Amino acid sequence: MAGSGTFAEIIDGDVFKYYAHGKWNKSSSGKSVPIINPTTRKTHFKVQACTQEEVNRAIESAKTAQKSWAKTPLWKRAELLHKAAAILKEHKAPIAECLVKEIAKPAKDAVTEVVRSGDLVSYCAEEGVRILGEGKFLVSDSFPGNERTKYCLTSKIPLGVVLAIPPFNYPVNLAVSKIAPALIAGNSIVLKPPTQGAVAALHMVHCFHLAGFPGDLISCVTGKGSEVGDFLTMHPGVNCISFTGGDTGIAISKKASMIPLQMELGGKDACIVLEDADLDLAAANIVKGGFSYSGQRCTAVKVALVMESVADTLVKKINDKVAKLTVGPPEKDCDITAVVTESSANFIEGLVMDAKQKGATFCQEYKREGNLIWPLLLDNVRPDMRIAWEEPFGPVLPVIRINSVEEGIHHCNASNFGLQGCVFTKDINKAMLISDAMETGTVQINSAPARGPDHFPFQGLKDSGIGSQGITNSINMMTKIKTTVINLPAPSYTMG
Ligand SMILES: NC(=O)c1ccc[n+]([C@@H]2O[C@H](COP(=O)([O-])OP(=O)(O)OC[C@H]3O[C@@H](n4cnc5c(N)ncnc54)[C@H](O)[C@@H]3O)[C@@H](O)[C@H]2O)c1
Repeated sequence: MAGSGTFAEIIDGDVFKYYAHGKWNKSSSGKSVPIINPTTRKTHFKVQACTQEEVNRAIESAKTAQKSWAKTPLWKRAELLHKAAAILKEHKAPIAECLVKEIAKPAKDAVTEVVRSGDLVSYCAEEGVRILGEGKFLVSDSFPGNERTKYCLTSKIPLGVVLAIPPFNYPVNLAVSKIAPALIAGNSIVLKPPTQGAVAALHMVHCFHLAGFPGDLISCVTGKGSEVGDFLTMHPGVNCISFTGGDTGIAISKKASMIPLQMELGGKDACIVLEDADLDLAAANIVKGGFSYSGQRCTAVKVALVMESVADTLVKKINDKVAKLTVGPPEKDCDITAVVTESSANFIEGLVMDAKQKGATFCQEYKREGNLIWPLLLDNVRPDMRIAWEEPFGPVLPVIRINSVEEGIHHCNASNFGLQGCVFTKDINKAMLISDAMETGTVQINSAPARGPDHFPFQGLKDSGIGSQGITNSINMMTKIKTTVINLPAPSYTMG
Protein backbone atom coordinates (compact mmCIF):
# COMPACT_ATOMS: atom_id res chain seq x y z
CA MET A 1 0.00 0.00 0.00
CA ALA A 2 1.05 3.61 -0.62
CA GLY A 3 3.21 4.99 2.22
CA SER A 4 3.54 1.65 4.02
CA GLY A 5 5.87 -1.37 4.08
CA THR A 6 8.90 -0.54 1.96
CA PHE A 7 7.56 3.00 1.65
CA ALA A 8 6.90 3.64 5.36
CA GLU A 9 9.94 5.90 5.71
CA ILE A 10 8.72 8.35 3.08
CA ILE A 11 5.78 9.55 5.16
CA ASP A 12 5.56 11.43 8.44
CA GLY A 13 2.10 11.33 9.98
CA ASP A 14 -0.12 12.04 7.00
CA VAL A 15 2.37 14.17 5.07
CA PHE A 16 4.78 12.67 2.56
CA LYS A 17 8.38 13.81 2.99
CA TYR A 18 10.58 15.28 0.31
CA TYR A 19 13.79 13.61 -0.81
CA ALA A 20 17.19 15.30 -0.61
CA HIS A 21 20.71 14.55 0.67
CA GLY A 22 20.08 10.81 0.31
CA LYS A 23 17.22 10.77 2.83
CA TRP A 24 13.58 11.63 3.43
CA ASN A 25 12.98 15.02 5.04
CA LYS A 26 10.29 17.19 6.58
CA SER A 27 10.17 20.76 5.41
CA SER A 28 11.00 23.49 7.90
CA SER A 29 8.03 25.40 6.47
CA GLY A 30 5.70 23.26 8.57
CA LYS A 31 3.28 23.60 5.66
CA SER A 32 1.88 21.00 3.35
CA VAL A 33 0.17 20.96 -0.02
CA PRO A 34 -3.03 18.90 -0.26
CA ILE A 35 -3.54 16.49 -3.12
CA ILE A 36 -7.18 16.27 -4.03
CA ASN A 37 -8.54 12.96 -5.28
CA PRO A 38 -10.25 13.93 -8.57
CA THR A 39 -12.96 11.32 -8.05
CA THR A 40 -14.00 12.22 -4.51
CA ARG A 41 -12.79 15.84 -4.62
CA LYS A 42 -11.48 15.33 -1.08
CA THR A 43 -7.88 15.64 0.15
CA HIS A 44 -6.30 12.22 -0.27
CA PHE A 45 -2.60 12.87 0.34
CA LYS A 46 -0.41 15.72 1.52
CA VAL A 47 3.14 16.62 0.53
CA GLN A 48 5.68 19.01 2.02
CA ALA A 49 5.66 22.62 0.91
CA CYS A 50 9.44 23.01 0.54
CA THR A 51 11.02 26.38 1.20
CA GLN A 52 13.28 28.17 -1.26
CA GLU A 53 16.17 27.53 1.13
CA GLU A 54 15.52 23.77 0.96
CA VAL A 55 15.30 23.91 -2.83
CA ASN A 56 18.52 25.90 -2.88
CA ARG A 57 20.33 23.31 -0.74
CA ALA A 58 19.08 20.49 -2.96
CA ILE A 59 20.48 22.23 -6.05
CA GLU A 60 23.79 23.13 -4.39
CA SER A 61 24.37 19.58 -3.17
CA ALA A 62 23.31 18.16 -6.56
CA LYS A 63 26.10 20.28 -8.05
CA THR A 64 28.72 18.71 -5.80
CA ALA A 65 27.37 15.17 -6.15
CA GLN A 66 27.41 15.44 -9.93
CA LYS A 67 31.18 15.92 -10.00
CA SER A 68 31.86 12.51 -8.51
CA TRP A 69 28.98 10.85 -10.37
CA ALA A 70 30.55 11.97 -13.65
CA LYS A 71 33.67 10.04 -12.59
CA THR A 72 31.67 6.88 -11.91
CA PRO A 73 32.28 4.32 -14.68
CA LEU A 74 29.49 4.21 -17.24
CA TRP A 75 28.83 0.50 -16.65
CA LYS A 76 28.34 1.19 -12.92
CA ARG A 77 25.85 3.98 -13.67
CA ALA A 78 24.00 1.57 -15.95
CA GLU A 79 24.05 -1.15 -13.31
CA LEU A 80 22.38 1.14 -10.75
CA LEU A 81 19.73 2.18 -13.27
CA HIS A 82 18.93 -1.47 -14.03
CA LYS A 83 18.59 -2.06 -10.30
CA ALA A 84 16.22 0.91 -9.91
CA ALA A 85 14.15 -0.33 -12.86
CA ALA A 86 13.75 -3.76 -11.27
CA ILE A 87 12.75 -2.26 -7.89
CA LEU A 88 10.28 0.04 -9.62
CA LYS A 89 8.60 -2.85 -11.41
CA GLU A 90 8.58 -4.93 -8.23
CA HIS A 91 6.62 -2.15 -6.49
CA LYS A 92 4.22 -1.41 -9.33
CA ALA A 93 1.12 -2.00 -7.18
CA PRO A 94 1.56 0.73 -4.53
CA ILE A 95 2.79 3.23 -7.12
CA ALA A 96 -0.16 2.48 -9.40
CA GLU A 97 -2.46 2.92 -6.41
CA CYS A 98 -1.15 6.48 -6.01
CA LEU A 99 -1.85 7.19 -9.68
CA VAL A 100 -5.42 5.96 -9.25
CA LYS A 101 -6.02 8.18 -6.21
CA GLU A 102 -4.10 11.29 -7.28
CA ILE A 103 -4.90 11.59 -10.96
CA ALA A 104 -7.81 9.15 -11.40
CA LYS A 105 -5.86 7.02 -13.85
CA PRO A 106 -7.75 3.78 -14.62
CA ALA A 107 -6.24 0.97 -12.52
CA LYS A 108 -4.82 -1.10 -15.38
CA ASP A 109 -3.32 1.93 -17.14
CA ALA A 110 -1.72 2.96 -13.84
CA VAL A 111 0.09 -0.38 -13.61
CA THR A 112 1.08 -0.10 -17.28
CA GLU A 113 2.61 3.32 -16.64
CA VAL A 114 4.86 1.96 -13.88
CA VAL A 115 5.95 -1.10 -15.86
CA ARG A 116 6.61 1.03 -18.94
CA SER A 117 8.68 3.34 -16.76
CA GLY A 118 10.82 0.46 -15.51
CA ASP A 119 11.38 -0.65 -19.08
CA LEU A 120 12.30 2.90 -20.07
CA VAL A 121 14.92 3.11 -17.32
CA SER A 122 16.49 -0.21 -18.39
CA TYR A 123 16.46 0.71 -22.08
CA CYS A 124 18.06 4.03 -21.21
CA ALA A 125 20.86 2.29 -19.31
CA GLU A 126 21.53 0.03 -22.31
CA GLU A 127 21.34 2.85 -24.85
CA GLY A 128 23.59 5.02 -22.70
CA VAL A 129 26.25 2.35 -22.54
CA ARG A 130 26.15 2.08 -26.35
CA ILE A 131 26.07 5.74 -27.36
CA LEU A 132 28.12 7.30 -24.58
CA GLY A 133 30.84 4.70 -25.02
CA GLU A 134 31.51 6.07 -28.48
CA GLY A 135 33.16 9.30 -29.56
CA LYS A 136 34.64 10.62 -32.79
CA PHE A 137 38.13 10.82 -34.18
CA LEU A 138 38.74 13.48 -36.83
CA VAL A 139 41.86 14.34 -38.76
CA SER A 140 42.70 17.82 -39.99
CA ASP A 141 43.65 17.19 -43.63
CA SER A 142 40.07 16.89 -44.84
CA PHE A 143 39.70 20.68 -44.52
CA PRO A 144 41.41 22.70 -47.32
CA GLY A 145 44.82 24.04 -46.48
CA ASN A 146 45.54 21.52 -43.71
CA GLU A 147 48.04 18.72 -43.44
CA ARG A 148 47.39 15.79 -41.14
CA THR A 149 48.90 17.48 -38.10
CA LYS A 150 45.86 17.57 -35.84
CA TYR A 151 43.92 14.69 -34.34
CA CYS A 152 40.62 15.67 -32.83
CA LEU A 153 38.96 13.45 -30.22
CA THR A 154 35.36 14.16 -29.31
CA SER A 155 33.32 12.76 -26.46
CA LYS A 156 30.02 13.50 -24.77
CA ILE A 157 30.17 15.00 -21.32
CA PRO A 158 27.39 15.75 -18.82
CA LEU A 159 25.78 19.16 -18.46
CA GLY A 160 25.67 19.25 -14.63
CA VAL A 161 22.41 19.61 -12.71
CA VAL A 162 19.27 18.72 -14.69
CA LEU A 163 15.97 20.10 -13.47
CA ALA A 164 13.09 17.76 -14.35
CA ILE A 165 9.50 19.00 -14.31
CA PRO A 166 6.90 16.48 -15.50
CA PRO A 167 3.11 17.06 -15.87
CA PHE A 168 0.29 15.45 -13.92
CA ASN A 169 -0.85 13.00 -16.58
CA TYR A 170 2.22 10.72 -16.56
CA PRO A 171 3.95 11.77 -13.33
CA VAL A 172 6.02 8.59 -13.16
CA ASN A 173 6.75 7.91 -16.82
CA LEU A 174 7.48 11.50 -17.76
CA ALA A 175 9.69 11.84 -14.69
CA VAL A 176 11.84 8.79 -15.44
CA SER A 177 12.04 9.82 -19.10
CA LYS A 178 14.08 12.77 -17.79
CA ILE A 179 15.79 11.18 -14.78
CA ALA A 180 17.22 8.10 -16.50
CA PRO A 181 18.86 9.90 -19.48
CA ALA A 182 20.23 12.56 -17.12
CA LEU A 183 21.78 10.00 -14.76
CA ILE A 184 23.25 7.67 -17.38
CA ALA A 185 24.92 10.69 -19.00
CA GLY A 186 26.56 11.63 -15.68
CA ASN A 187 24.26 14.46 -14.58
CA SER A 188 22.58 14.92 -11.22
CA ILE A 189 18.85 15.47 -10.99
CA VAL A 190 16.45 17.74 -9.16
CA LEU A 191 12.87 16.62 -9.70
CA LYS A 192 9.90 18.91 -9.16
CA PRO A 193 6.87 16.65 -9.57
CA PRO A 194 3.41 18.00 -10.42
CA THR A 195 1.15 18.51 -7.39
CA GLN A 196 -1.35 15.88 -8.60
CA GLY A 197 0.97 12.91 -9.06
CA ALA A 198 3.59 14.03 -6.54
CA VAL A 199 3.06 11.04 -4.25
CA ALA A 200 3.44 8.54 -7.10
CA ALA A 201 6.64 10.38 -8.05
CA LEU A 202 7.94 10.23 -4.45
CA HIS A 203 7.35 6.46 -4.40
CA MET A 204 9.22 6.16 -7.70
CA VAL A 205 12.12 8.20 -6.29
CA HIS A 206 12.26 5.85 -3.29
CA CYS A 207 12.94 3.01 -5.74
CA PHE A 208 16.01 4.93 -6.95
CA HIS A 209 16.98 5.48 -3.29
CA LEU A 210 16.69 1.75 -2.60
CA ALA A 211 18.84 1.00 -5.64
CA GLY A 212 21.71 2.78 -3.85
CA PHE A 213 22.42 5.90 -5.88
CA PRO A 214 24.81 8.27 -4.07
CA GLY A 215 23.15 10.72 -1.66
CA ASP A 216 22.63 14.23 -3.09
CA LEU A 217 22.65 12.95 -6.68
CA ILE A 218 18.86 12.81 -6.87
CA SER A 219 16.43 15.06 -5.06
CA CYS A 220 12.71 15.49 -5.27
CA VAL A 221 11.34 18.75 -3.94
CA THR A 222 7.62 19.28 -3.56
CA GLY A 223 5.52 22.39 -3.34
CA LYS A 224 3.30 24.42 -5.59
CA GLY A 225 4.85 25.00 -9.03
CA SER A 226 3.65 28.57 -8.85
CA GLU A 227 5.56 29.09 -5.54
CA VAL A 228 8.87 27.26 -6.00
CA GLY A 229 8.68 27.14 -9.81
CA ASP A 230 10.40 30.37 -10.72
CA PHE A 231 13.01 29.88 -8.02
CA LEU A 232 13.90 26.50 -9.52
CA THR A 233 13.79 27.42 -13.19
CA MET A 234 15.78 30.63 -12.73
CA HIS A 235 18.32 29.15 -10.29
CA PRO A 236 21.90 29.72 -11.50
CA GLY A 237 22.90 26.22 -10.33
CA VAL A 238 20.60 24.54 -12.86
CA ASN A 239 22.35 23.56 -16.10
CA CYS A 240 19.44 22.11 -18.09
CA ILE A 241 15.65 22.09 -17.82
CA SER A 242 13.60 19.21 -19.10
CA PHE A 243 9.95 20.20 -18.84
CA THR A 244 6.73 18.58 -19.98
CA GLY A 245 3.45 20.40 -19.54
CA GLY A 246 1.33 23.17 -20.95
CA ASP A 247 1.86 26.87 -21.62
CA THR A 248 3.89 27.17 -18.40
CA GLY A 249 6.74 25.84 -20.52
CA ILE A 250 6.58 28.87 -22.82
CA ALA A 251 6.88 31.18 -19.80
CA ILE A 252 9.79 29.13 -18.43
CA SER A 253 11.60 29.33 -21.79
CA LYS A 254 11.42 33.10 -21.66
CA LYS A 255 12.75 33.30 -18.09
CA ALA A 256 15.46 30.62 -18.16
CA SER A 257 19.08 31.57 -18.59
CA MET A 258 21.42 30.37 -21.35
CA ILE A 259 21.01 26.65 -20.70
CA PRO A 260 19.72 23.79 -22.87
CA LEU A 261 15.95 23.43 -22.68
CA GLN A 262 13.86 20.42 -23.53
CA MET A 263 10.23 21.49 -23.73
CA GLU A 264 7.40 19.11 -24.52
CA LEU A 265 4.26 21.18 -24.42
CA GLY A 266 0.62 21.04 -25.46
CA GLY A 267 -0.88 19.79 -28.67
CA LYS A 268 -3.99 19.88 -30.81
CA ASP A 269 -3.35 16.65 -32.67
CA ALA A 270 -5.44 16.45 -35.82
CA CYS A 271 -6.70 13.26 -37.39
CA ILE A 272 -7.34 13.60 -41.12
CA VAL A 273 -9.64 10.94 -42.57
CA LEU A 274 -9.75 10.56 -46.36
CA GLU A 275 -12.52 8.98 -48.49
CA ASP A 276 -10.58 5.77 -49.06
CA ALA A 277 -9.77 5.20 -45.38
CA ASP A 278 -10.60 2.00 -43.55
CA LEU A 279 -13.38 3.63 -41.53
CA ASP A 280 -13.52 0.90 -38.88
CA LEU A 281 -9.82 1.34 -38.25
CA ALA A 282 -10.19 5.12 -38.21
CA ALA A 283 -13.14 5.00 -35.80
CA ALA A 284 -11.33 2.62 -33.43
CA ASN A 285 -8.26 4.86 -33.39
CA ILE A 286 -10.23 8.07 -33.01
CA VAL A 287 -12.06 6.67 -29.99
CA LYS A 288 -8.92 5.19 -28.44
CA GLY A 289 -6.87 8.26 -29.34
CA GLY A 290 -9.49 10.77 -28.26
CA PHE A 291 -10.87 9.21 -25.13
CA SER A 292 -8.10 7.11 -23.48
CA TYR A 293 -7.42 8.48 -20.01
CA SER A 294 -10.40 10.75 -20.64
CA GLY A 295 -8.52 12.68 -23.32
CA GLN A 296 -5.86 13.88 -20.87
CA ARG A 297 -2.93 12.95 -23.08
CA CYS A 298 -0.67 15.31 -24.96
CA THR A 299 -1.02 13.07 -27.99
CA ALA A 300 -4.78 12.57 -27.73
CA VAL A 301 -6.68 13.04 -30.98
CA LYS A 302 -7.97 16.56 -30.35
CA VAL A 303 -9.73 17.27 -33.63
CA ALA A 304 -10.99 14.93 -36.35
CA LEU A 305 -10.91 16.44 -39.87
CA VAL A 306 -13.15 14.18 -41.90
CA MET A 307 -13.96 14.25 -45.63
CA GLU A 308 -17.64 15.16 -45.98
CA SER A 309 -18.38 12.13 -48.19
CA VAL A 310 -17.52 9.65 -45.39
CA ALA A 311 -18.35 11.81 -42.39
CA ASP A 312 -21.87 10.45 -41.71
CA THR A 313 -20.65 6.84 -41.78
CA LEU A 314 -17.58 7.57 -39.69
CA VAL A 315 -19.43 9.63 -37.08
CA LYS A 316 -21.92 6.77 -36.66
CA LYS A 317 -19.12 4.26 -36.18
CA ILE A 318 -17.43 6.55 -33.63
CA ASN A 319 -20.71 7.05 -31.76
CA ASP A 320 -21.31 3.29 -31.59
CA LYS A 321 -17.94 2.92 -29.90
CA VAL A 322 -18.39 5.93 -27.62
CA ALA A 323 -21.63 4.33 -26.36
CA LYS A 324 -19.58 1.35 -25.16
CA LEU A 325 -17.12 3.42 -23.08
CA THR A 326 -17.55 2.84 -19.37
CA VAL A 327 -17.77 5.92 -17.16
CA GLY A 328 -16.95 5.89 -13.46
CA PRO A 329 -14.24 5.34 -10.87
CA PRO A 330 -10.65 4.56 -11.85
CA GLU A 331 -10.58 1.80 -9.23
CA LYS A 332 -13.09 -0.09 -11.41
CA ASP A 333 -10.90 0.52 -14.40
CA CYS A 334 -13.53 2.60 -16.18
CA ASP A 335 -12.57 4.07 -19.53
CA ILE A 336 -13.71 7.57 -18.61
CA THR A 337 -12.79 8.83 -15.16
CA ALA A 338 -12.91 12.21 -13.44
CA VAL A 339 -10.65 14.85 -14.99
CA VAL A 340 -7.80 15.98 -12.81
CA THR A 341 -9.18 19.13 -11.19
CA GLU A 342 -12.38 21.08 -10.89
CA SER A 343 -10.81 23.95 -12.83
CA SER A 344 -10.00 21.55 -15.71
CA ALA A 345 -13.62 20.37 -15.70
CA ASN A 346 -14.82 23.98 -15.73
CA PHE A 347 -12.48 24.81 -18.61
CA ILE A 348 -13.74 21.82 -20.64
CA GLU A 349 -17.32 22.83 -19.90
CA GLY A 350 -16.55 26.34 -21.15
CA LEU A 351 -15.40 24.91 -24.51
CA VAL A 352 -18.51 22.73 -24.73
CA MET A 353 -20.87 25.64 -23.97
CA ASP A 354 -19.14 27.84 -26.53
CA ALA A 355 -19.63 25.10 -29.17
CA LYS A 356 -23.27 24.71 -28.15
CA GLN A 357 -23.95 28.40 -28.45
CA LYS A 358 -22.33 28.48 -31.88
CA GLY A 359 -24.37 25.54 -33.19
CA ALA A 360 -22.22 22.37 -33.02
CA THR A 361 -24.11 19.07 -33.26
CA PHE A 362 -24.07 17.22 -29.93
CA CYS A 363 -23.89 13.48 -30.64
CA GLN A 364 -24.46 12.74 -26.95
CA GLU A 365 -26.07 14.76 -24.24
CA TYR A 366 -23.53 16.83 -22.24
CA LYS A 367 -23.33 15.34 -18.77
CA ARG A 368 -21.10 16.22 -15.83
CA GLU A 369 -21.01 15.18 -12.16
CA GLY A 370 -18.23 16.88 -10.17
CA ASN A 371 -15.02 16.35 -12.16
CA LEU A 372 -16.55 13.49 -14.14
CA ILE A 373 -17.51 14.43 -17.69
CA TRP A 374 -19.21 11.88 -19.93
CA PRO A 375 -17.59 11.30 -23.35
CA LEU A 376 -18.87 13.70 -25.94
CA LEU A 377 -18.47 13.90 -29.70
CA LEU A 378 -19.23 17.27 -31.26
CA ASP A 379 -20.03 17.11 -34.98
CA ASN A 380 -20.15 19.97 -37.49
CA VAL A 381 -17.67 22.03 -35.50
CA ARG A 382 -16.61 25.17 -37.32
CA PRO A 383 -13.42 27.23 -37.11
CA ASP A 384 -15.15 30.01 -35.18
CA MET A 385 -15.62 27.71 -32.19
CA ARG A 386 -12.96 27.65 -29.48
CA ILE A 387 -12.89 23.84 -29.43
CA ALA A 388 -11.65 23.86 -33.03
CA TRP A 389 -8.33 25.28 -31.76
CA GLU A 390 -8.01 24.85 -28.00
CA GLU A 391 -6.83 21.75 -26.16
CA PRO A 392 -9.71 20.51 -23.96
CA PHE A 393 -7.60 17.88 -22.15
CA GLY A 394 -10.84 16.07 -21.46
CA PRO A 395 -13.25 13.54 -23.02
CA VAL A 396 -14.66 15.90 -25.64
CA LEU A 397 -13.80 15.50 -29.30
CA PRO A 398 -14.70 17.87 -32.14
CA VAL A 399 -15.32 16.72 -35.71
CA ILE A 400 -14.78 19.23 -38.49
CA ARG A 401 -16.10 18.18 -41.90
CA ILE A 402 -13.75 19.04 -44.77
CA ASN A 403 -14.21 19.09 -48.53
CA SER A 404 -10.58 18.66 -49.56
CA VAL A 405 -7.31 17.34 -48.21
CA GLU A 406 -5.91 20.86 -48.51
CA GLU A 407 -8.61 22.15 -46.17
CA GLY A 408 -7.58 19.54 -43.57
CA ILE A 409 -3.89 20.37 -43.89
CA HIS A 410 -4.68 24.07 -43.71
CA HIS A 411 -6.60 23.62 -40.44
CA CYS A 412 -3.81 21.51 -38.97
CA ASN A 413 -1.14 24.05 -39.92
CA ALA A 414 -3.12 27.08 -38.78
CA SER A 415 -2.86 25.79 -35.20
CA ASN A 416 -0.23 27.32 -32.92
CA PHE A 417 0.53 23.74 -31.83
CA GLY A 418 2.48 21.19 -33.83
CA LEU A 419 2.88 18.07 -31.72
CA GLN A 420 1.56 15.11 -33.73
CA GLY A 421 -1.05 14.41 -36.35
CA CYS A 422 -2.41 11.37 -38.11
CA VAL A 423 -3.89 10.47 -41.44
CA PHE A 424 -6.13 7.57 -42.43
CA THR A 425 -5.96 6.47 -46.07
CA LYS A 426 -5.07 3.30 -47.99
CA ASP A 427 -2.98 5.34 -50.44
CA ILE A 428 0.55 5.42 -49.02
CA ASN A 429 1.71 7.95 -51.62
CA LYS A 430 -1.00 10.38 -50.59
CA ALA A 431 -0.23 9.69 -46.93
CA MET A 432 3.42 10.61 -47.45
CA LEU A 433 2.52 13.87 -49.18
CA ILE A 434 0.14 14.76 -46.35
CA SER A 435 2.73 13.81 -43.73
CA ASP A 436 5.25 16.10 -45.38
CA ALA A 437 2.72 18.93 -45.55
CA MET A 438 1.62 18.70 -41.90
CA GLU A 439 3.62 21.02 -39.65
CA THR A 440 3.87 18.64 -36.69
CA GLY A 441 6.76 16.85 -35.01
CA THR A 442 5.36 13.43 -35.96
CA VAL A 443 2.67 12.13 -38.29
CA GLN A 444 1.20 8.68 -37.78
CA ILE A 445 -0.15 6.91 -40.83
CA ASN A 446 -3.21 4.77 -40.09
CA SER A 447 -2.91 4.98 -36.32
CA ALA A 448 -3.67 7.48 -33.58
CA PRO A 449 -0.88 9.77 -32.37
CA ALA A 450 1.29 8.25 -29.64
CA ARG A 451 4.41 9.13 -27.71
CA GLY A 452 5.71 5.59 -27.49
CA PRO A 453 7.51 3.34 -27.99
CA ASP A 454 9.73 5.39 -25.70
CA HIS A 455 12.86 5.09 -27.84
CA PHE A 456 11.19 6.77 -30.83
CA PRO A 457 12.02 10.46 -31.29
CA PHE A 458 9.23 12.63 -29.93
CA GLN A 459 9.06 16.36 -30.54
CA GLY A 460 6.71 19.24 -31.08
CA LEU A 461 6.98 22.12 -33.51
CA LYS A 462 5.82 25.69 -32.84
CA ASP A 463 4.23 26.09 -29.38
CA SER A 464 4.42 22.34 -28.83
CA GLY A 465 8.04 22.37 -27.82
CA ILE A 466 11.77 22.77 -28.16
CA GLY A 467 14.13 19.88 -28.83
CA SER A 468 13.34 16.22 -29.17
CA GLN A 469 12.63 13.55 -26.58
CA GLY A 470 12.84 9.80 -26.88
CA ILE A 471 15.52 7.85 -25.06
CA THR A 472 18.42 8.40 -27.49
CA ASN A 473 17.63 12.05 -28.15
CA SER A 474 17.22 12.79 -24.45
CA ILE A 475 20.58 11.26 -23.59
CA ASN A 476 22.24 13.30 -26.34
CA MET A 477 20.40 16.43 -25.30
CA MET A 478 21.64 16.06 -21.73
CA THR A 479 25.28 16.04 -22.81
CA LYS A 480 27.60 18.44 -24.53
CA ILE A 481 30.51 17.76 -26.81
CA LYS A 482 34.04 18.05 -25.53
CA THR A 483 37.00 17.87 -27.86
CA THR A 484 40.68 17.37 -27.30
CA VAL A 485 43.02 18.15 -30.19
CA ILE A 486 46.42 16.51 -30.40
CA ASN A 487 48.81 18.73 -32.36
CA LEU A 488 51.67 16.91 -34.04
CA PRO A 489 54.99 18.57 -34.81
CA ALA A 490 54.88 17.16 -38.36
CA PRO A 491 52.18 15.68 -40.61
CA SER A 492 51.58 11.99 -40.03
CA TYR A 493 49.59 9.77 -42.41
CA THR A 494 48.56 6.30 -41.28
CA MET A 495 50.05 3.70 -43.64
CA GLY A 496 48.19 0.70 -42.23
N1 LIG B 1 4.27 17.22 -25.34
C1 LIG B 1 4.32 16.35 -24.35
O1 LIG B 1 5.19 15.51 -24.27
C2 LIG B 1 3.29 16.38 -23.25
C3 LIG B 1 3.07 15.24 -22.49
C4 LIG B 1 2.11 15.29 -21.49
C5 LIG B 1 1.41 16.46 -21.25
N2 LIG B 1 1.65 17.55 -22.02
C6 LIG B 1 0.89 18.78 -21.81
O2 LIG B 1 0.81 19.07 -20.43
C7 LIG B 1 -0.38 19.80 -20.15
C8 LIG B 1 -1.10 19.16 -18.99
O3 LIG B 1 -0.24 18.96 -17.92
P1 LIG B 1 -0.21 19.95 -16.67
O4 LIG B 1 -1.57 20.49 -16.42
O5 LIG B 1 0.49 19.22 -15.57
O6 LIG B 1 0.72 21.12 -17.24
P2 LIG B 1 1.27 22.41 -16.46
O7 LIG B 1 2.04 23.19 -17.46
O8 LIG B 1 0.19 23.08 -15.72
O9 LIG B 1 2.26 21.83 -15.35
C9 LIG B 1 3.40 21.09 -15.71
C10 LIG B 1 4.38 21.12 -14.56
O10 LIG B 1 4.83 22.44 -14.35
C11 LIG B 1 4.78 22.76 -12.97
N3 LIG B 1 4.69 24.21 -12.83
C12 LIG B 1 3.61 25.00 -12.74
N4 LIG B 1 3.97 26.31 -12.64
C13 LIG B 1 5.31 26.33 -12.69
C14 LIG B 1 6.28 27.36 -12.68
N5 LIG B 1 5.95 28.64 -12.59
N6 LIG B 1 7.57 27.03 -12.76
C15 LIG B 1 7.95 25.73 -12.87
N7 LIG B 1 7.08 24.71 -12.90
C16 LIG B 1 5.78 25.01 -12.81
C17 LIG B 1 3.59 21.97 -12.49
O11 LIG B 1 3.63 21.82 -11.09
C18 LIG B 1 3.81 20.67 -13.22
O12 LIG B 1 4.78 19.89 -12.57
C19 LIG B 1 -1.18 19.74 -21.44
O13 LIG B 1 -1.08 20.97 -22.11
C20 LIG B 1 -0.51 18.63 -22.23
O14 LIG B 1 -0.69 18.71 -23.60
C21 LIG B 1 2.58 17.54 -23.01
